Amino acid sequence: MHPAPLAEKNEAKRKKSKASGGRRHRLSSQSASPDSENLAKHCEKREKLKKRCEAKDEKMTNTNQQLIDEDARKAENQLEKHQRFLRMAKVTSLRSKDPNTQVGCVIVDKENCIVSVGYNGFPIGVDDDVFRWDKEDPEDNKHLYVVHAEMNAIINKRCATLHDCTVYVTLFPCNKCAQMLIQSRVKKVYFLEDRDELPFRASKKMLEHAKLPYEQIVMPRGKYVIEC
Ligand SMILES: Nc1ccn([C@H]2C[C@H](O)[C@@H](COP(=O)(O)O)O2)c(=O)n1
Repeated sequence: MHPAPLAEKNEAKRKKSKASGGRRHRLSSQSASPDSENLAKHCEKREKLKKRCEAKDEKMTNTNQQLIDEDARKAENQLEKHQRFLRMAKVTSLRSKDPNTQVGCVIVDKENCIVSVGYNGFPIGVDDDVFRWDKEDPEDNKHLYVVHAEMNAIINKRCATLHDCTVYVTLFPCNKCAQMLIQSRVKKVYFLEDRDELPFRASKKMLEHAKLPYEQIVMPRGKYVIEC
């Protein structure tokens, strides 16, 4: 057999390439078939859904952030309120004649109205000139006579009951005051200073057992000192 002349070979190649091109064309026209249209629609739908989800996510994040901000603002307002009443308790304490420790107490009702105040002092008619603010002589110790700030506040109340009231006191209540506060059914005790002594430890034990919550409040720097 003679080898095919070049022109024939080229013609054969062209036909082959045309044939394969035709197949390719057929294939590509097949990809524009209903299947590929469905695929395109599906992709479009998915893209839309993705965008909707992203928008929803963003909205959720914004709402969450708003809720967090709102909570933080509420907590800040509450703290400011506690600090304001404790400042009042501090001012009240300045009336005490105890040269060593002045304690002040303010009691507020559910509407945040002050219903009573008290500070540590000897009972009415118990003369400071006769009874001294001393601790040296065990027979004449001030602790035998003094009425605590909380006790005075409970006694001085200008309402029928202290149920659900809130107590603000500059020093943590001792065991005796804790007894009275529990019996008065107050809701919560906020205080400034604490002491690690037996009457105060016993008080904590009792308050916790009676489920009367207490919380120490820290005053903002520079605002706690009251110039008089
Ligand atoms: N929660 C409290 C604790 C103490 N007091 C009074 C009682 C005394 O007058 C004074 C403490 O005297 P110190 O032992 O520091 O010489 O504070 C009170 O009213 N309420």
